[in-house]
Amino acid sequence: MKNIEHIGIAVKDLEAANEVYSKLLCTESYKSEKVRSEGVETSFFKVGLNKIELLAATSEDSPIAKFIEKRGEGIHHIAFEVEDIRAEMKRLKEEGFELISKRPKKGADNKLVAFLHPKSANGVLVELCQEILEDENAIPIGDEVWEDL
Ligand SMILES: CC[C@@H](C(=O)O)C(=O)SCCNC(=O)CCNC(=O)[C@H](O)C(C)(C)COP(=O)(O)OP(=O)(O)OC[C@H]1O[C@@H](n2cnc3c(N)ncnc32)[C@H](O)[C@@H]1OP(=O)(O)O
Ligand SMILES: [Co+2]
Repeated sequence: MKNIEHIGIAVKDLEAANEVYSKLLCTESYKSEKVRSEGVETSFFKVGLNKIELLAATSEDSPIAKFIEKRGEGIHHIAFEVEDIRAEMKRLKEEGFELISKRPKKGADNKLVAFLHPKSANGVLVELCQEILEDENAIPIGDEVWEDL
């Protein structure tokens, strides 16, 4: 684990939350991105070396919609940056953590992501994320390169 990459906050209304966090952090959101596979729209703020990721649901079956329905708005997950996501998933599985997916998937902000179930980590949803390298020697991210763990 290298550092905390971002903290994810579930919000009902992204535009309204953007205003709140702009005032709170005294900076504007630097990026907004929809991630269709997760049913979310995100908005990112920089805070020193860290980031805040606001997440609003874009569909009724989005994990964010379910979370807000059950628990209301609030901190949804903590994301840790890792050097090698696949190696870290393997290590954590061997340590007894429950991985939500067998393979990393494409997240927001040019990252490969994977999640640990909150019941494995004292009620906290943990995201692992690895920067997607752009050089031509980088590992491709097509499904075919990921063996099931
Ligand atoms: C934008 C992409 C990416 C990035 O690049 O940063 C993201 O951050 S995407 C963020 C959204 N995506 C995800 O959250 C994917 C991972 N989450 C899941 O797969 C599911 O949400 C889940 C964690 C497996 C739970 O799903 P499910 O079992 O279908 O939902 P329930 O609502 O029934 O919850 C069961 C149980 O777990 C509790 N829960 C749910 N979410 C959280 C959470 N974020 N933190 C802590 N606990 C959570 C929920 O309250 C239920 O508890 P009980 O009621 O006590 O059973
Ligand atoms: Co996230």
